[in-house]
Amino acid sequence: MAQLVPPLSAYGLSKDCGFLSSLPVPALADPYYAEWENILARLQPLLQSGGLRAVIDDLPILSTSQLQTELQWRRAYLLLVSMLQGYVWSGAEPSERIPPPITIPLKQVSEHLELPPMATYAGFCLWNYVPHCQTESLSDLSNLGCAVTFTGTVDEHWFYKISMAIEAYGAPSLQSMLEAIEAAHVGDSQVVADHLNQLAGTIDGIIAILHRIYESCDPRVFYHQVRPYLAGSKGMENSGLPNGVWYDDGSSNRDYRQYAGISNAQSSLIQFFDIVLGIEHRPTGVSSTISIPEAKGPQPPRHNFIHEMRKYMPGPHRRFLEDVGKTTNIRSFVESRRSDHALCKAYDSCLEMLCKLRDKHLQVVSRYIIIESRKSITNENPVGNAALSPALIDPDTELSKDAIGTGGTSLMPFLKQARNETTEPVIHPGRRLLDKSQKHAEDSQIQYHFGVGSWNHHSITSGSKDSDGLITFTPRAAFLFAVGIFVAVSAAIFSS
Ligand code: HEM
Repeated sequence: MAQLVPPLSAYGLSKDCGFLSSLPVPALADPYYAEWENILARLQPLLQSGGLRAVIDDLPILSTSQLQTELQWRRAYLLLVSMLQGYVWSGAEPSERIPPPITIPLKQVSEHLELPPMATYAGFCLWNYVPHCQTESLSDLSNLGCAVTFTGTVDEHWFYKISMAIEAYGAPSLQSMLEAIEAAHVGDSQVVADHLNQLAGTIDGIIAILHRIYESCDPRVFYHQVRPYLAGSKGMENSGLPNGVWYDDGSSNRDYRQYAGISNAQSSLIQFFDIVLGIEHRPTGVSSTISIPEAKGPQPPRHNFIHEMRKYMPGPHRRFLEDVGKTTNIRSFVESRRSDHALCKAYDSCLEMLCKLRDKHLQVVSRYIIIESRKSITNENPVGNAALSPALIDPDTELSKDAIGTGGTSLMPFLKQARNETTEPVIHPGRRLLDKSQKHAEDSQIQYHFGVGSWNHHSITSGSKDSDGLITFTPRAAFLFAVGIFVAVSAAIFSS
């Protein structure tokens, strides 16, 4: 039987590494590129001393003609976008102009890789890993290092390493789910169920890796030191880039562009899970009950931020997702066999796990962004970096504006909607999945984070020390806690 989706290798993917580069990306050995490599080797001191812009301004405009292998193109991309981010965001004021020694070669490199001329998840996660031991697993965090970081902090290394390990851990699911599509095509329920059960287990493992973010990435370091360098040029009016950035190519033409910053939403792996399972994401605020009238001719696209992020994936990865989207039949296959208990349970388990992953991610965002941004607004953590004006809740324009205006309530609805959409296709609701009231209760918990630190009131009724080290209270627990305090204070007053 002919394969429905071309082999992984046709998209530059591999069974073991998935979307990660199948080989680590080494430094450019050609002495012609020594000046680029030298800057990268000194990136952190140059950023700290404020000397980076002057060094880049003095660079010659290098040609890309010496780049031969894909690994070399990737390294050149990582070098150039690291310089770009450092150039724009070092100093008290961002630079809206990016000089020709970056823009001219970057245009060619990004065209070759079919990426925007901007830093992306591909550069900093997929192509930035350095294994300590080539033969050990890349999903083992202790085996990973990063070629490039802006701050050199353990926290920044850990942040990228978590994503790298997730990509490696999820890699085998690509081939496995392509086989599931083939099996569904020939009506083999048992094989489809087996692959779905494997996928549910894989996503469970990914949740465990995501949870490890707290081990070595301090939210304050992430928010105040690392995140500014991940910023984009879109929606950055309040951070000093009203028009975006000007890609100065030496001509008289002022070429302003706006791009989103580096985001894990650019991970093809998580989008692959959505696509293969038939999960659909709508623009934020659009509910599943709003029906689009039967239109003659092509329907208007119903894209949202998640779809938008595909533009920030390398061309072959984007095409892989498109091709999987055209051929995946898993959802319809399961829907047509509602009485096949094992199959439906396996499918529903995948949705449940993906929903749990998004729940866990919501907690991470709450801890690393929402809480830290609130502290900044109340001046608990004064900020000195241009990219950290309070407008920068999120690299994406609309999210950032709304998020700051309402204390983070726009960013969270986007992520919560993505989470809720995950379980919409569930075959047997209520059998194993979280029901709506549970989700609502969990959402309330996310809002009841009381802060970071050494509290250890683990015994407080139904308040729990969250996995992220925060004390979380349900409204009921908060009420009981307040009553408890009142009683204790009253007793103390009366006894004295
Ligand atoms: C400190 C760690 C993290 C923070 C602060 C964070 C923050 C965010 C934010 C703010 C968004 C909204 C879109 C945007 O980027 O503007 C987002 C989206 C997203 N993030 Fe993360 N993220 C973190 C780690 C991760 C990791 C490790 C993964 C990999 C599983 C991940 C996967 C995603 C995905 C897939 C989306 C798109 C929304 C969705 O599909 O549900 N994030 N993240």
